[in-house]
Amino acid sequence: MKEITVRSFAKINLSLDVGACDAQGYHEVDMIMQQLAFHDDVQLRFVRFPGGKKGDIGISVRTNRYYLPTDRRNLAWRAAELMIDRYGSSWESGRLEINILKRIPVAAGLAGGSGNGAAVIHGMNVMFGLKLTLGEICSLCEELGSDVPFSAVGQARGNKVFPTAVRRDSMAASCVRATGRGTVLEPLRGIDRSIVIAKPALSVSTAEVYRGIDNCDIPERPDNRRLARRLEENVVGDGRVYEDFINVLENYTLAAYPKVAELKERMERMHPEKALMSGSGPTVFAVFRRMEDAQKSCRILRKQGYEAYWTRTMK
Ligand SMILES: C[C@](O)(CO)[C@H](O)COP(=O)(O)OP(=O)(O)OC[C@H]1O[C@@H](n2ccc(N)nc2=O)[C@H](O)[C@@H]1O
Ligand SMILES: Nc1ncnc2c1ncn2[C@@H]1O[C@H](COP(=O)(O)OP(=O)(O)OP(=O)(O)O)[C@@H](O)[C@H]1O
Repeated sequence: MKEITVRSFAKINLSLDVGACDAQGYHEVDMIMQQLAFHDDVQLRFVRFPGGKKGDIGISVRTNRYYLPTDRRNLAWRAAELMIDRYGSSWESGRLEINILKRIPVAAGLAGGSGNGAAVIHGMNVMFGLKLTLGEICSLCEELGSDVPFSAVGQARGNKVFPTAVRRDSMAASCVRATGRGTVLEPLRGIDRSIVIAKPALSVSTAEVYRGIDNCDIPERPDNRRLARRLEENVVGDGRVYEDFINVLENYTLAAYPKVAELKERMERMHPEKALMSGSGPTVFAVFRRMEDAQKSCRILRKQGYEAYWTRTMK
């Protein structure tokens, strides 16, 4: 029996701009993504079936969230299936057991499911001695979803159990500028701050938001080139970076879901350096210089009925 546990981190979007939609229904994006320390734990165990047929591998998924699917609809399952199809024909027969301890809210704009998919690919790379490079891991992740490659490069920074070559790869990064469908990644330095994430009790479909944004006015867009430069030059201290903390998807989600707009206003009143919706929502994050302020805001938001967490950005 082999076993590994992978940390599967949440992300926030420090900026997000959307362009045209391609023939497959995917929009061109230009965004800066930042990994948080807040994470799920994805445990993988391989139980051998002695005497079974080579390449005959079963998959099982368990989670601590009763409402999450544990079959093919779970991204962790699909990641395992992809790896078995691609590399498993010579493996001994057995069952891959995936046990996900979820902390990251589901369908929240935090790439929780995407991270679990990336974690399974990373974990199987280690368990089965595949010696894949981080670039190869990202190509596999791209087949699973737009946010999955970023989750993979972020996890490479935060998992000591991974091979040194993966952890030290030049693509390993907790912050990136992502273009194309969100899968062309350029590593950046990122911010070093305390963060509160909070969501109202509703889920938002990413596909719905991308469909809706085509008919929205977009009064303001981030200058991602300037933001990337400012992050690299580490000018976070003077606050200028926040000029480009703009998520154009707010133009759809805040109008379609007034509870998200209300949450953002409440968080802005707590005097963070910045408050912004993450991804397609409904999670809103607030950036604080001091952890005590983040914790205090988090307590207030919980009292107001929101699901809220305090955490840090990852270096
Ligand atoms: C909103 C973000 O979370 C920002 O980081 C991502 O762009 C979404 O990434 P994701 O959840 O991994 O998205 P996917 O699972 O690849 O796609 C879900 C759906 O969102 C839409 N989609 C996604 C990515 C993209 N660049 N353009 C799109 O229009 C497509 O309709 C797609 O069918
Ligand atoms: N392992 C998983 N964890 C969470 N959700 C999953 C998982 N596998 C599949 N899903 C499904 O994926 C959908 C989106 O969940 P997820 O938490 O990834 O959303 P998200 O945080 O909005 O992601 P993104 O920011 O990448 O759009 C949900 O409807 C959920 O049922």
